[in-house]
Amino acid sequence: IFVIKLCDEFDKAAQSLLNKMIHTSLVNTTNQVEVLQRDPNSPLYSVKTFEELRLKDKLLKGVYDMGFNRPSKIQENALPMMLAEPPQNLIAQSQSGTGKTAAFVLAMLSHVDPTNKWAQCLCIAPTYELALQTGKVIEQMGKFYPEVKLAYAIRGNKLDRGAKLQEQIVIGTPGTVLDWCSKLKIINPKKISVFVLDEADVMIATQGHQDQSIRIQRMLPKECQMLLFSATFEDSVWKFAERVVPDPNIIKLKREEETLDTIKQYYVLCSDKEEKFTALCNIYGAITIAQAMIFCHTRRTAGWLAAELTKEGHVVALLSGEMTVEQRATIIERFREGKEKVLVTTNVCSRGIDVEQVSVVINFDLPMDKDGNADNETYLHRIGRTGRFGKRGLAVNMIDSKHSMNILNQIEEHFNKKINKLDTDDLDEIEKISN
Ligand SMILES: Nc1ncnc2c1ncn2[C@@H]1O[C@H](COP(=O)(O)OP(=O)(O)OP(=O)(O)O)[C@@H](O)[C@H]1O
Repeated sequence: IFVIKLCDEFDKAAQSLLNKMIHTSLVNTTNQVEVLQRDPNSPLYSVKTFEELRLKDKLLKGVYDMGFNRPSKIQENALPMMLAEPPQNLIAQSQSGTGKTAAFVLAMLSHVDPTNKWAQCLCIAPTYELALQTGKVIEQMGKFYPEVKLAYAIRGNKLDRGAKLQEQIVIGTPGTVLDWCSKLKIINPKKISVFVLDEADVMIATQGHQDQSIRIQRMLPKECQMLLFSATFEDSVWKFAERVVPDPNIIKLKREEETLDTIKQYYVLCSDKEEKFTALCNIYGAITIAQAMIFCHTRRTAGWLAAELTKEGHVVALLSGEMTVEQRATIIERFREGKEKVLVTTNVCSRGIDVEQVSVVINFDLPMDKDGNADNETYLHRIGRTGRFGKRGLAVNMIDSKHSMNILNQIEEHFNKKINKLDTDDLDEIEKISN
């Protein structure tokens, strides 16, 4: 169980970093934000432009220089709340790519008094890499405000005990930040006026981070503004949020629902992986496929399949488990740009990646959980479309055993949708499915 947990921890942080790297623009959503105000009688402010926020010119310049024209959905409400006087606490939840980081970075930069040479804003992130990534956004947005300095409280950045930090903003991981605040006394926590806890869901998935975060929070003055952000909101995240953010305002943006309504689903009967490969080639021979994503259960199958497809003359990208997050981000980026037409991947590598642009999804192996049952959620995420943006799509499931047929039946039952059989030896029949 411990090993599995470690994998999950790694996965969550890596996934989060990957999402940050591949989201170079805002994620589309038509859902409305939900706002729960601490004081329901106070007027609800929201802004449609950055000007309305009366930011310092240097900051507004930084915002526009990043190519932002107007606040994102979540920023419309979160920014006025975070910039209000007196400061208000906030818990905000929305999926990756909706503008949370940009929002709290702007809030931190606005709060700083650059004439004071001590730490005033403290932001903690779950991993070294995530801290660096957020640091980059701070540097970028503060580009025209050079008086404000940033320090990284991350491993490897060694400072002497008692050395006083001059930088006004500190971004770091919980362990190092805690050391700097308590043991080493490099930061005086009593002088912190904004505290940001980013990626709370990833944070609590890592052993020890939750306690460290709480210990840091307890050293801060009561009037310090506390802000917490998370992509998901299970009960455990919520409990944690309530412990570290007193009297919060709450902003939530629901994820766009995925449906199978616009997807044509088929299955193909085969006897082994070679036959599955032949079926795949037949499909490719019969219809024009702009871009396809192919899912395999193991790294080995994925590697084998990618090699076989390459032999057939396809330009294939392979996402594989031993790759670094940077390598994965590069591959996804290239695929999105259309440089490769086929992406072969295992589930682990591709969790959370949007495939909106892909018209064909092949389940070379069906998604299943650790007990060998159908993993419906993953199936939906591989194939499903968010109704209002998604184009029509085609999904083909490869069946090569009683077990995989069983999984297919479970999936049919779960979604209450029939998955039709496709004979891949019949060219005419394949052609029909593409119309
Ligand atoms: N108002 C805006 N207008 C245009 N682009 C924006 C705006 N706010 C943020 N972005 C861009 O959208 C992308 C996602 O934003 P951001 O990183 O802040 O989202 P996030 O919710 O924090 O997601 P993640 O946790 O994955 O970083 C970034 O590339 C960011 O530069």
